[in-house]
Amino acid sequence: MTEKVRVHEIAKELGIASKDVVKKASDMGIEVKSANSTVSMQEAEGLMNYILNGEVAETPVSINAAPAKVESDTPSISETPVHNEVKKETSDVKEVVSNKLNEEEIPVEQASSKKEEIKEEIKEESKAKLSETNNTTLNIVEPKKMVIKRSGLKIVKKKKPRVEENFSIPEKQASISSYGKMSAEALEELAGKKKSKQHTATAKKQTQGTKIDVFGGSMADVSMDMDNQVTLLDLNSTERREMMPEQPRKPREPKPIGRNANKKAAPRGRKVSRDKRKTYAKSKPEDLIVTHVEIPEDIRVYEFAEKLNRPISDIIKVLFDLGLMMTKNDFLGNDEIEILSEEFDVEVTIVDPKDEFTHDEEDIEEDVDATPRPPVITIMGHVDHGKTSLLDAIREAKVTDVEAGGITQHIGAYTIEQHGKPITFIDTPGHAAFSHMRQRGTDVTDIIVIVVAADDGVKPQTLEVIKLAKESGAPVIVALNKMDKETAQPDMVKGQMAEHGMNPTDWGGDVEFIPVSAKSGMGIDDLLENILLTADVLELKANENAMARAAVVESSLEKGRGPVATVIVQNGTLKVGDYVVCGSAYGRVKALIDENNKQVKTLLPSHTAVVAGLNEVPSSGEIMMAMVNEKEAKEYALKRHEYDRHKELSHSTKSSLEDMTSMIAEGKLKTLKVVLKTDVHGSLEAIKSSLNELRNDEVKVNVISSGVGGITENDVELVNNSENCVLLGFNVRPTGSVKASAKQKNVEIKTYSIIYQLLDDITGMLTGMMSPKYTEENTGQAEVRDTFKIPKGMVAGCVVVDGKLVRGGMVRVIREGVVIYEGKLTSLKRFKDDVEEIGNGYECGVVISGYDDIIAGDVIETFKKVEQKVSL
Ligand SMILES: Nc1nc2c(ncn2[C@@H]2O[C@H](COP(=O)(O)OP(=O)(O)OP(=O)(O)O)[C@@H](O)[C@H]2O)c(=O)[nH]1
Repeated sequence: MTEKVRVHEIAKELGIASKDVVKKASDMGIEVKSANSTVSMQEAEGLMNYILNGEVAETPVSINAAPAKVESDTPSISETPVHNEVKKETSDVKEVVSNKLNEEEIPVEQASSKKEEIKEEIKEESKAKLSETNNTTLNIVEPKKMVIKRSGLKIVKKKKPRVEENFSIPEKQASISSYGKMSAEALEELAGKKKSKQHTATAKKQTQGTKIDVFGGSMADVSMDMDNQVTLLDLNSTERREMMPEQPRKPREPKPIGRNANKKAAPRGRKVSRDKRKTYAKSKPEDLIVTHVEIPEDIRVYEFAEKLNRPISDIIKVLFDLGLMMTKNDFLGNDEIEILSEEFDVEVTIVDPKDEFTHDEEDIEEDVDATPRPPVITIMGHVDHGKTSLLDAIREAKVTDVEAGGITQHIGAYTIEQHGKPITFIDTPGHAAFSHMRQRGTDVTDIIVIVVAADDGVKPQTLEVIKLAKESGAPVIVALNKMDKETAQPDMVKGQMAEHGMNPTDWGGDVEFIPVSAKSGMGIDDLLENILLTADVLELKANENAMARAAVVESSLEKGRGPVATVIVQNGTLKVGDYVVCGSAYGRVKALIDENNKQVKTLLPSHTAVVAGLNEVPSSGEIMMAMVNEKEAKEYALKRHEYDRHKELSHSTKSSLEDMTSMIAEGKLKTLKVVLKTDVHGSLEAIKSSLNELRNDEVKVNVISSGVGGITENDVELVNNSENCVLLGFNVRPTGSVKASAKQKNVEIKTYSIIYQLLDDITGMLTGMMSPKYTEENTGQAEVRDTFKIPKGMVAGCVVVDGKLVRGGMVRVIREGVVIYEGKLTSLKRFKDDVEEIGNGYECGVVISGYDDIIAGDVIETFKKVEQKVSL
């Protein structure tokens, strides 16, 4: 046993002065000098017994004597287990004493009397054991005896170094721990049990540390709050109390161990609590893991972050990684939302706020009150193939004559009757600028009539129309126009159409081809009959008694009438006096003016009229809805307005890296600013989109302001204040003060009534803004044979080998195929005469302005720069 105990430790344990222990020790023959002297564990035990019993105990003596005796008697077996056994047995005696004392929790003061009683008991036992041991010394030790469950007397001593280590262990543990020196199995077993009860982190600490919290709460009693204690425990012989699950305890005051112990412990406690507060505040939102969100289509980054319960920076970072530079106020597009939902593992449902203010299209099929309605026909086709003429022929009215330039400028709608059956026609213009309007036309169209001039055949716009028709899914009838012409080739047209999926019925296909002549009126009836037949098959229906729903095909601001819209009723009956909403416009129907300029009181399904009474000009293609009252109409319009504004903002604030790069590039573009005013909405959109298409890498048009209505002083002012700006009016003209103001400010107003002319003029303006382009024209080459130095420079004596050398142009010197100089030709001489040019095979002298580094073997080339006509 290597463990030593200091005298003052024993003194403290027994509650007596150290010098008394020293004295008792010397009485016992143990050599100790001072309180700091050490004694062996066995000596300590003997000493304690001696002090407690007031007499020299037999045990220490016997401890010393017995082995000596055994050793002296039987030296040969001194190293046998028997010897150890004897020691163990004697130790056990002590252990029992100690345990009994501990179990009964005898106060130190009472210990002495109690111990005496126990001692008597034990003495007997120990004597018996000793004699038994002695008897067995010479005999073979029985195996059974060897398996002694009691491991012997253990002194559990709190060691100083261990105390130090314990500073790192939380107070809670420190307070309930006992220091112990145990057998390896005991440690393992107890640690194992403890592990199952405690958190992994705690268990880890225990296995690492020397202080083992093996007894949990039950051993708290054993733990003594005094330093340097000697506690005698028998870990095996006594029945251990079943370990109870550790109860969380209130942390005790730090043990007063060392001067700095408290200093260390105090701040630690505060820190923990503050950390806890922090963690709580942080972890609270994290607890709410969002797995599903409902968001509007237009949502800003910060709103999305809020919905997801995540920091805005997380969202921005993900977007940034994707190359999207977005701020918290930017709107997220559908793609971005999809990516983010995947990134954050959130199911996103986009709720369209528009649903709030748009009615679902009624299912007419299921409406029992629905009755047949007339078909709505759109006539489409390539420019000049005769759409307007055909419609005129149908209506028996000549519209073409009154139109400026003979081109239909905007959508019109008319209803005619064929044998008492109404048919509504939408006349869409053939110009490419109106393609998107045609698209709208198909939205309300039941049947599409494609006009193809039989003498011209399928043209690019015809193909475009075929595509649109296919997309719309509406049945198609082909009108083979201009059949009166001798050059008409209907079969050629049929073949071309068939190539594009429009198979004629007489060729076994499903598309009716009707030969017509808008000029002679031939085939018109046939066409109308076919339209009615097709309509019959479609079984078109509408409920006349429902709330009206109409499609806007055209809109404008009219003098005296205000905003007006040409509509085709899709369902219900539109009446004068109805409250209506049309996009963000609303109002009460003041008047309904039909195609014959007559006021009507009601408008039945599939019929068309101009509606007056709206507060603003609605966009064409918008749906007009009748509402119960003005309040409702206004509310709807306001919501829609808000929605539109939101959408507008969303487009203007969104920017990606790509956008930014293109914006920088755009900044370098020369821009022609345009202020545009038109009579009707359709023309405005068409001209705007056409103008936007007028651009190349160098120049472009920027419509800085546009609107429906007359030219105002504001428009003039705007143009006056902008550089490179032009004021364009389409079917509108400046009058009175506006004209005067423009003249005064020197603002030129260009007005047009034909879209081609407007676009041609703007193209011309843009071309004027473009930098001139030059092409190079090589005239010829000459080889340098010799050089002569003159005061003006160097003369190169050459022979023209290709084409001719020309004076007044540019010249370049080529050495071994590489251009080494480019400049002006100063003089070109044939012998002594200045010449304008030298032909192939002739010798000449060349002087290049400011350059004399010419050597024999160089090639001199003359060329001209020719300015090219630039076009857009
Ligand atoms: N010979 C002959 N000429 C026709 C016929 N139909 C139209 N035209 C002529 O073709 C030209 C163009 O006719 P429009 O009706 O203006 O053609 P459009 O397709 O409406 O033209 P945009 O409005 O510019 O798209 C006019 O000069 C018509 O007189 C026809 O059946 N026979």
